[in-house]
Amino acid sequence: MALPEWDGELTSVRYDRGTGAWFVIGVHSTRLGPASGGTRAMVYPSPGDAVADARRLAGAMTLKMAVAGLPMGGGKSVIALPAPRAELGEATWRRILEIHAANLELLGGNYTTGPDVGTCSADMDVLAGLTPHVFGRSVAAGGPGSSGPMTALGVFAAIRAGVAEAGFDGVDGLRVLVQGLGAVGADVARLAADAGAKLIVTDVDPARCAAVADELGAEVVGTGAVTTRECDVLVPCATGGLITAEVAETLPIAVVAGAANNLLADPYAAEVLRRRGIVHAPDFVANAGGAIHLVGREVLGWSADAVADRTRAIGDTLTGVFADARTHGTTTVTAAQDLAARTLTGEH
Ligand SMILES: NC(=O)c1ccc[n+]([C@@H]2O[C@H](COP(=O)([O-])OP(=O)(O)OC[C@H]3O[C@@H](n4cnc5c(N)ncnc54)[C@H](O)[C@@H]3O)[C@@H](O)[C@H]2O)c1
Repeated sequence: MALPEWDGELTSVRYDRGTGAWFVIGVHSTRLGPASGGTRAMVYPSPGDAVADARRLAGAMTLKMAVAGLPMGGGKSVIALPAPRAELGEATWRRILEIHAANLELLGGNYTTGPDVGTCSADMDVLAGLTPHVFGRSVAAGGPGSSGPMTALGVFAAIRAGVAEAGFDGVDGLRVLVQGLGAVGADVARLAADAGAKLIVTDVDPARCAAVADELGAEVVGTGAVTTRECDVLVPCATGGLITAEVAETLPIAVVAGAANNLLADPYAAEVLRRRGIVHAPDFVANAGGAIHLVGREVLGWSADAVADRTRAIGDTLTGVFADARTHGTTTVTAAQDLAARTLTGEH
């Protein structure tokens, strides 16, 4: 596998013949503290794609931790599965977690993992029985539980900040389209509905979509409508890569703020959004609530209230990022990266 250059510190790659899985850990930076970032388990087109994803996501974790003011570095694990998890037997999945735990042990605490797409608190409970380098165990196992609700709270703070930057009075009466109604998106939808938004929802899982729509009185649209449906706020809470530069040229929205990591498929999309006057909350700022939850509870000993306060402060951080971007005529991504860089170099 030919690997391109990377500005991170370490990539570990292991293949296990028995399970057919590839295990990748990217440690992007330990400048602010031990690296941390979740474990993503899914099928990838090739092992090279898994390495690229782990590295990209690890880099985003460095930015996320720095902007959130957490004393942690950025890392990420990717397990490239031989088949979708639902098709793997319990014994194979258990073996995969055992190998992942052994890899975590080898890094000796320079990297701690948590849940991400394809893994959950119950998996962290299993890992925690094998290695201490794990965040996000279930409440039943003595951990802080799912980071979804705090990520949602932070995304909602980002929506409020974005709406204010766009010149609206508040969320009340705005058309808010939530894409992906999982652990994060469903809670964001609830917060938006409580604030009086006219809610529009979509999910590839029709049953999940119908349940949230019934609960909140939301309009349902097809998944393909997400980039063409006119609305005030687009809230991507599914997978990344939704907004290419081409899509950004025609998005009929005023604000985009969501949880999905790597929302922009193409860095130039940020410039298109800026030029079109669309307020864009960078994903690594907006979705930091989960990291604040896990690091706050498990490393810093914060109370649940302190975690919620710090998560709501994502809105203030974004207000500063929007102001910096306006002042310097840059994209909000550049403004947020500059904020992270100042933290990483100790200027902040
Ligand atoms: N959970 C967290 O604390 C957290 C923290 C930071 C970032 N994120 C990111 O936020 C996103 C959502 O996370 P989550 O924990 O809610 O995941 P989840 O798996 O619980 O939910 C994702 C939802 O999106 C739906 N979906 C997938 N593809 C879709 C598509 N093309 N169109 C519409 N719906 C689609 C799925 O059916 C599912 O309901 C992910 O990108 C994740 O990486 C999550």
